[in-house]
Amino acid sequence: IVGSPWSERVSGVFAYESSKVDWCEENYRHSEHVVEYFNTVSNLIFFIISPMMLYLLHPYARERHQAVHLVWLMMVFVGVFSLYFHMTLSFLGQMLDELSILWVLALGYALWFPRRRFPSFIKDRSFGRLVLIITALTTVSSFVKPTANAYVLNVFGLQLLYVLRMEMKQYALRLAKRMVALWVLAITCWISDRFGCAFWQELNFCYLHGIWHILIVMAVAYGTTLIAFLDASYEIPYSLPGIQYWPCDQWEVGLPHIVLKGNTKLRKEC
Ligand SMILES: CCCCCCCC/C=C\CCCCCCCC(=O)N[C@@H](CO)[C@H](O)/C=C/CCCCCCCCCCCCC
Ligand SMILES: [Ca+2]
Ligand SMILES: [Zn+2]
Repeated sequence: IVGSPWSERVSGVFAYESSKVDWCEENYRHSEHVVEYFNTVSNLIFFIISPMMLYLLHPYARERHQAVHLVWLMMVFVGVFSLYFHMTLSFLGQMLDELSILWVLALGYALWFPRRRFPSFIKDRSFGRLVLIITALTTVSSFVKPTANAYVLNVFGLQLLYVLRMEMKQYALRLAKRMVALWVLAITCWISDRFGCAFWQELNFCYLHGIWHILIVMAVAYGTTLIAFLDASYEIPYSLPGIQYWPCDQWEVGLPHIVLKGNTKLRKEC
């Protein structure tokens, strides 16, 4: 088998720069082992924000269901795969990075898509199954034209913002505005890096994709808190959910989280 076309193809997917995707940052500028240094290092944000969000969403997850924690646990894997992708620019790294994003989005839909918006023929359980089937089919088709995957994911992201828009409530406006602002900044960086590279190279500033990593993780932190808050307001209104910011509520930037001011399982047990 060693040396056969099959083994060559398998080792090919691990090979440095075997992906057809290459971001604007100059390759091997800072290290001979790391293809895109800043794009790789910027993924550390996943390992800072994910444990913080796991901690901050814990009161809501305990009251609603522990599966909520899977979202930020999976975000750690997205961070690992994204780091591996930018370090190697390998085809395997690209697919792991993109497919892990797809499965986090699917998990988010399965957990939080509002039940009252289900079409009448769909029950709770069959919605989860439908999301699973669509995600599995999308996973298989992602190998057909891998360069298109990132665009498809951004379309799914847009659809997610549309769902949030439909569910929006006046009293969550501050959080929603901040989330949209972060997403707009993030997607502007992603598009500029993709299509405006020559311009940024002129300016000797090729770090926009790394900045996208930081901004999109913050947008997801705001987005998950917002959807969890709207969900809590409908499903567990007795817990009187509210939004606060860590470390200080008055600060313009901070990590949002839900506080439950009313009756909760824990208090009922006492
Ligand atoms: C009602 C449903 C609620 C669902 C909540 C789901 C929460 C998770 C959402 C998204 C995870 C995004 C993680 C982004 C990781 C970025 C890694 C990366 O940079 N990959 C690139 C290659 O290096 C790749 O080109 C990027 C592709 C595009 C990814 C598009 C993701 C869409 C994110 C939309 C987020 C909107 C904010 C609202 C979140 C609730
Ligand atoms: Ca590059
Ligand atoms: Zn990336």
